[in-house]
Amino acid sequence: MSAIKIDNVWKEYGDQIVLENISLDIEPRAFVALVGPSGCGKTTFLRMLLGQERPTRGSILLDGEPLPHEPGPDRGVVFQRYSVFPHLTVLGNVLLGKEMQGSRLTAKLFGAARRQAVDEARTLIAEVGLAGSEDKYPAQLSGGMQQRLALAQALIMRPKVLLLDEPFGALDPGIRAEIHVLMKRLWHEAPMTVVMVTHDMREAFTLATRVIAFERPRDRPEEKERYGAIISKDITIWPPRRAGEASLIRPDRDGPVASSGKHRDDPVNCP
Ligand SMILES: Nc1ncnc2c1ncn2[C@@H]1O[C@H](COP(=O)(O)OP(=O)(O)OP(=O)(O)O)[C@@H](O)[C@H]1O
Repeated sequence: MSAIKIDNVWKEYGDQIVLENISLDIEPRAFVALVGPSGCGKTTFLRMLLGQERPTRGSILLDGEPLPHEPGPDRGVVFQRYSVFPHLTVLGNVLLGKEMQGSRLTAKLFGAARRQAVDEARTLIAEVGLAGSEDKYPAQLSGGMQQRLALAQALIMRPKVLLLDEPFGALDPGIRAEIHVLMKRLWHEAPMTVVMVTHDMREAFTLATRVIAFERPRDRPEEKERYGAIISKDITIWPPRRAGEASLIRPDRDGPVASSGKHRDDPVNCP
Protein backbone atom coordinates (compact mmCIF):
# COMPACT_ATOMS: atom_id res chain seq x y z
CA MET A 1 0.00 0.00 0.00
CA SER A 2 1.08 3.56 -0.46
CA ALA A 3 -2.06 5.69 -0.41
CA ILE A 4 -1.69 9.37 0.40
CA LYS A 5 -4.57 11.42 1.78
CA ILE A 6 -4.19 15.18 1.86
CA ASP A 7 -6.98 16.78 3.83
CA ASN A 8 -7.67 20.54 3.86
CA VAL A 9 -3.99 21.43 3.84
CA TRP A 10 -2.90 25.06 4.04
CA LYS A 11 0.69 26.27 3.91
CA GLU A 12 1.62 29.76 4.98
CA TYR A 13 4.98 31.46 5.40
CA GLY A 14 4.40 34.41 7.70
CA ASP A 15 1.68 36.50 6.03
CA GLN A 16 2.03 34.73 2.71
CA ILE A 17 -0.48 32.00 1.93
CA VAL A 18 1.19 29.60 -0.50
CA LEU A 19 -1.30 26.73 -0.63
CA GLU A 20 -4.96 27.09 0.18
CA ASN A 21 -7.12 24.27 1.41
CA ILE A 22 -5.70 21.45 -0.70
CA SER A 23 -7.50 18.11 -0.49
CA LEU A 24 -6.37 15.18 -2.57
CA ASP A 25 -6.57 11.40 -2.43
CA ILE A 26 -3.71 9.65 -4.18
CA GLU A 27 -4.33 5.97 -4.74
CA PRO A 28 -1.59 3.36 -4.17
CA ARG A 29 0.79 2.93 -7.14
CA ALA A 30 -0.41 6.13 -8.81
CA PHE A 31 2.07 8.28 -10.75
CA VAL A 32 0.98 11.85 -10.14
CA ALA A 33 2.49 14.77 -12.05
CA LEU A 34 2.19 18.21 -10.43
CA VAL A 35 2.25 21.13 -12.84
CA GLY A 36 1.60 24.85 -12.47
CA PRO A 37 3.17 28.28 -12.88
CA SER A 38 6.46 29.11 -11.22
CA GLY A 39 6.11 30.00 -7.55
CA CYS A 40 2.65 28.46 -7.07
CA GLY A 41 3.85 26.05 -4.39
CA LYS A 42 4.63 22.75 -6.14
CA THR A 43 7.97 22.24 -4.40
CA THR A 44 6.46 23.35 -1.08
CA PHE A 45 3.79 20.68 -1.52
CA LEU A 46 6.42 18.04 -2.31
CA ARG A 47 8.49 19.10 0.72
CA MET A 48 5.43 18.60 2.92
CA LEU A 49 5.07 15.05 1.55
CA LEU A 50 8.77 14.50 2.24
CA GLY A 51 8.38 15.75 5.82
CA GLN A 52 10.75 18.72 5.39
CA GLU A 53 7.86 21.16 5.87
CA ARG A 54 4.72 20.88 7.95
CA PRO A 55 1.28 22.06 6.86
CA THR A 56 0.11 25.17 8.69
CA ARG A 57 -3.32 23.54 8.89
CA GLY A 58 -4.80 20.24 7.74
CA SER A 59 -3.37 16.75 7.68
CA ILE A 60 -1.43 14.38 5.45
CA LEU A 61 -1.85 10.64 5.94
CA LEU A 62 0.29 7.90 4.43
CA ASP A 63 -1.55 4.59 4.47
CA GLY A 64 -3.90 6.02 7.09
CA GLU A 65 -1.11 7.12 9.46
CA PRO A 66 -0.07 10.75 10.03
CA LEU A 67 3.01 11.54 8.01
CA PRO A 68 6.11 11.68 10.24
CA HIS A 69 7.45 15.22 10.62
CA GLU A 70 10.81 14.33 9.19
CA PRO A 71 12.05 12.58 6.06
CA GLY A 72 12.24 8.79 6.41
CA PRO A 73 13.12 5.71 4.37
CA ASP A 74 9.48 5.26 3.33
CA ARG A 75 9.85 8.39 1.14
CA GLY A 76 12.60 8.65 -1.46
CA VAL A 77 13.42 11.88 -3.23
CA VAL A 78 15.25 12.96 -6.39
CA PHE A 79 15.89 16.62 -7.16
CA GLN A 80 16.88 18.24 -10.43
CA ARG A 81 20.47 18.44 -9.17
CA TYR A 82 22.56 17.68 -6.11
CA SER A 83 20.72 14.54 -5.02
CA VAL A 84 23.95 12.51 -4.93
CA PHE A 85 27.06 13.00 -2.83
CA PRO A 86 30.08 14.14 -4.88
CA HIS A 87 32.65 12.58 -2.53
CA LEU A 88 31.14 9.08 -2.78
CA THR A 89 31.46 6.64 -5.68
CA VAL A 90 28.41 5.32 -7.53
CA LEU A 91 28.44 2.24 -5.29
CA GLY A 92 29.01 4.37 -2.19
CA ASN A 93 26.09 6.63 -3.07
CA VAL A 94 23.69 3.73 -3.58
CA LEU A 95 24.88 1.96 -0.42
CA LEU A 96 24.60 5.05 1.76
CA GLY A 97 20.94 4.68 2.75
CA LYS A 98 21.50 1.08 3.86
CA GLU A 99 24.62 2.05 5.76
CA MET A 100 22.84 4.89 7.54
CA GLN A 101 20.01 2.53 8.41
CA GLY A 102 22.49 -0.06 9.71
CA SER A 103 24.40 2.37 11.89
CA ARG A 104 23.55 6.06 12.13
CA LEU A 105 26.75 6.64 14.07
CA THR A 106 29.38 5.09 11.81
CA ALA A 107 27.33 4.73 8.59
CA LYS A 108 29.09 1.41 7.99
CA LEU A 109 27.91 -2.16 7.50
CA PHE A 110 29.99 -5.22 8.18
CA GLY A 111 30.14 -8.90 7.23
CA ALA A 112 27.09 -10.59 5.72
CA ALA A 113 24.92 -7.48 6.06
CA ARG A 114 27.42 -5.50 3.98
CA ARG A 115 27.76 -8.24 1.35
CA GLN A 116 23.99 -8.39 0.97
CA ALA A 117 23.70 -4.60 0.70
CA VAL A 118 26.51 -4.49 -1.89
CA ASP A 119 24.78 -7.20 -3.97
CA GLU A 120 21.52 -5.28 -3.80
CA ALA A 121 23.24 -2.02 -4.73
CA ARG A 122 25.03 -3.62 -7.69
CA THR A 123 21.77 -5.09 -8.98
CA LEU A 124 20.07 -1.72 -8.76
CA ILE A 125 23.03 0.03 -10.41
CA ALA A 126 22.75 -2.42 -13.31
CA GLU A 127 18.99 -1.90 -13.46
CA VAL A 128 19.41 1.83 -13.98
CA GLY A 129 22.00 1.19 -16.69
CA LEU A 130 25.16 2.08 -14.74
CA ALA A 131 26.86 -1.33 -14.56
CA GLY A 132 30.61 -0.81 -14.97
CA SER A 133 30.51 2.63 -13.34
CA GLU A 134 30.40 1.43 -9.72
CA ASP A 135 33.76 2.97 -8.83
CA LYS A 136 33.27 6.30 -10.59
CA TYR A 137 32.48 9.56 -8.82
CA PRO A 138 29.46 11.70 -9.82
CA ALA A 139 31.72 14.30 -11.48
CA GLN A 140 32.84 11.57 -13.90
CA LEU A 141 29.23 10.90 -14.98
CA SER A 142 27.02 12.73 -17.49
CA GLY A 143 23.89 14.54 -16.24
CA GLY A 144 21.67 11.65 -17.33
CA MET A 145 23.88 9.13 -15.55
CA GLN A 146 23.82 11.22 -12.36
CA GLN A 147 20.03 11.20 -12.41
CA ARG A 148 20.03 7.43 -12.96
CA LEU A 149 22.31 7.20 -9.94
CA ALA A 150 19.98 9.43 -7.92
CA LEU A 151 17.08 7.10 -8.78
CA ALA A 152 19.08 4.03 -7.68
CA GLN A 153 20.09 5.82 -4.48
CA ALA A 154 16.44 6.55 -3.66
CA LEU A 155 15.13 3.13 -4.68
CA ILE A 156 17.50 0.98 -2.61
CA MET A 157 15.46 1.91 0.47
CA ARG A 158 12.34 0.54 -1.27
CA PRO A 159 10.32 3.69 -0.57
CA LYS A 160 6.55 3.54 -0.49
CA VAL A 161 6.53 6.96 -2.10
CA LEU A 162 9.05 8.37 -4.56
CA LEU A 163 9.09 12.18 -4.76
CA LEU A 164 10.61 13.75 -7.85
CA ASP A 165 11.28 17.48 -8.12
CA GLU A 166 11.90 18.21 -11.79
CA PRO A 167 14.33 15.30 -11.87
CA PHE A 168 14.87 15.36 -15.63
CA GLY A 169 14.51 19.10 -16.21
CA ALA A 170 18.21 19.72 -16.86
CA LEU A 171 18.66 16.87 -19.36
CA ASP A 172 18.85 17.08 -23.15
CA PRO A 173 15.65 15.93 -24.90
CA GLY A 174 17.17 12.67 -26.21
CA ILE A 175 18.57 11.68 -22.82
CA ARG A 176 15.31 12.72 -21.20
CA ALA A 177 13.31 10.42 -23.49
CA GLU A 178 15.55 7.50 -22.52
CA ILE A 179 15.31 8.19 -18.83
CA HIS A 180 11.52 8.38 -19.21
CA VAL A 181 11.58 4.78 -20.44
CA LEU A 182 13.64 3.83 -17.38
CA MET A 183 11.35 5.76 -15.05
CA LYS A 184 8.30 3.98 -16.43
CA ARG A 185 9.97 0.61 -16.00
CA LEU A 186 10.95 1.37 -12.40
CA TRP A 187 7.42 2.51 -11.60
CA HIS A 188 5.96 -0.65 -13.12
CA GLU A 189 8.35 -2.87 -11.18
CA ALA A 190 8.67 -1.27 -7.74
CA PRO A 191 5.60 -1.19 -5.48
CA MET A 192 5.62 2.57 -5.01
CA THR A 193 3.53 5.66 -5.58
CA VAL A 194 5.26 8.46 -7.46
CA VAL A 195 4.64 12.21 -7.14
CA MET A 196 6.63 14.29 -9.64
CA VAL A 197 6.87 18.06 -10.05
CA THR A 198 7.53 19.07 -13.63
CA HIS A 199 7.32 22.13 -15.87
CA ASP A 200 7.18 19.92 -18.93
CA MET A 201 3.59 19.06 -19.90
CA ARG A 202 4.77 16.47 -22.38
CA GLU A 203 6.71 14.75 -19.60
CA ALA A 204 3.65 14.89 -17.33
CA PHE A 205 1.42 13.29 -19.94
CA THR A 206 4.07 10.75 -20.97
CA LEU A 207 4.66 9.36 -17.49
CA ALA A 208 1.77 10.07 -15.19
CA THR A 209 -1.46 8.29 -14.41
CA ARG A 210 -2.87 11.60 -13.23
CA VAL A 211 -1.91 15.24 -13.83
CA ILE A 212 -2.73 17.78 -11.12
CA ALA A 213 -2.43 21.50 -11.84
CA PHE A 214 -1.93 24.06 -9.08
CA GLU A 215 -2.91 27.62 -9.80
CA ARG A 216 -3.45 30.82 -7.89
CA PRO A 217 -6.86 32.03 -9.08
CA ARG A 218 -6.44 35.50 -7.61
CA ASP A 219 -3.05 36.78 -8.58
CA ARG A 220 -3.30 40.57 -8.51
CA PRO A 221 -0.33 42.05 -6.60
CA GLU A 222 -2.54 43.16 -3.67
CA GLU A 223 -4.06 39.66 -3.48
CA LYS A 224 -0.87 37.71 -3.91
CA GLU A 225 -0.14 37.09 -0.26
CA ARG A 226 -3.73 36.71 0.92
CA TYR A 227 -4.73 33.83 -1.34
CA GLY A 228 -2.82 30.67 -2.04
CA ALA A 229 -2.79 28.21 -4.91
CA ILE A 230 -5.59 25.68 -5.27
CA ILE A 231 -5.98 22.59 -7.44
CA SER A 232 -7.31 23.98 -10.71
CA LYS A 233 -7.24 20.76 -12.75
CA ASP A 234 -7.19 17.07 -11.94
CA ILE A 235 -6.84 14.96 -15.08
CA THR A 236 -6.78 11.17 -15.17
CA ILE A 237 -4.85 9.97 -18.18
CA TRP A 238 -6.85 8.11 -20.81
CA PRO A 239 -6.43 5.28 -21.72
CA PRO A 240 -5.63 4.56 -18.09
CA ARG A 241 -2.15 3.55 -17.03
CA ARG A 242 -1.83 0.99 -14.27
CA ALA A 243 1.38 -0.03 -12.57
CA GLY A 244 2.53 -3.47 -13.68
CA GLU A 245 -0.06 -3.77 -16.44
CA ALA A 246 0.15 -3.19 -20.16
CA SER A 247 -2.45 -0.81 -21.54
CA LEU A 248 -5.11 -2.82 -23.41
CA ILE A 249 -5.67 0.00 -25.83
CA ARG A 250 -2.08 1.23 -26.30
CA PRO A 251 0.26 -1.64 -25.30
CA ASP A 252 3.09 0.10 -27.16
CA ARG A 253 2.66 3.24 -25.08
CA ASP A 254 2.50 1.87 -21.57
CA GLY A 255 3.08 -1.51 -20.01
CA PRO A 256 6.24 -2.81 -18.38
CA VAL A 257 9.19 -2.34 -20.71
CA ALA A 258 12.32 -4.46 -20.84
CA SER A 259 15.62 -2.67 -20.50
CA SER A 260 17.61 -2.48 -23.72
CA GLY A 261 20.73 -2.57 -21.54
CA LYS A 262 22.16 0.22 -23.67
CA HIS A 263 21.70 3.90 -23.03
CA ARG A 264 22.51 7.02 -24.96
CA ASP A 265 24.31 8.38 -21.92
CA ASP A 266 26.45 5.30 -21.41
CA PRO A 267 30.09 6.24 -20.79
CA VAL A 268 31.14 5.03 -24.22
CA ASN A 269 29.22 7.92 -25.81
CA CYS A 270 30.64 10.55 -23.49
CA PRO A 271 33.33 12.75 -24.99
N1 LIG B 1 11.12 28.36 3.38
C1 LIG B 1 10.39 29.34 2.85
N2 LIG B 1 10.20 30.50 3.48
C2 LIG B 1 9.44 31.48 2.97
N3 LIG B 1 8.83 31.41 1.77
C3 LIG B 1 8.99 30.28 1.05
C4 LIG B 1 9.77 29.19 1.54
N4 LIG B 1 9.74 28.18 0.63
C5 LIG B 1 8.99 28.64 -0.38
N5 LIG B 1 8.54 29.89 -0.14
C6 LIG B 1 7.67 30.68 -1.01
O1 LIG B 1 6.57 29.88 -1.38
C7 LIG B 1 6.18 30.15 -2.71
C8 LIG B 1 6.11 28.85 -3.49
O2 LIG B 1 7.42 28.36 -3.71
P1 LIG B 1 7.68 26.95 -4.41
O3 LIG B 1 9.15 26.81 -4.54
O4 LIG B 1 6.95 25.91 -3.68
O5 LIG B 1 7.00 27.16 -5.82
P2 LIG B 1 7.11 26.25 -7.14
O6 LIG B 1 5.74 26.17 -7.70
O7 LIG B 1 7.79 24.99 -6.83
O8 LIG B 1 8.03 27.17 -8.04
P3 LIG B 1 9.01 26.77 -9.26
O9 LIG B 1 8.14 26.13 -10.30
O10 LIG B 1 9.56 28.09 -9.71
O11 LIG B 1 10.05 25.85 -8.70
C9 LIG B 1 7.18 31.16 -3.26
O12 LIG B 1 6.61 32.46 -3.18
C10 LIG B 1 8.35 31.05 -2.33
O13 LIG B 1 9.04 32.25 -2.22
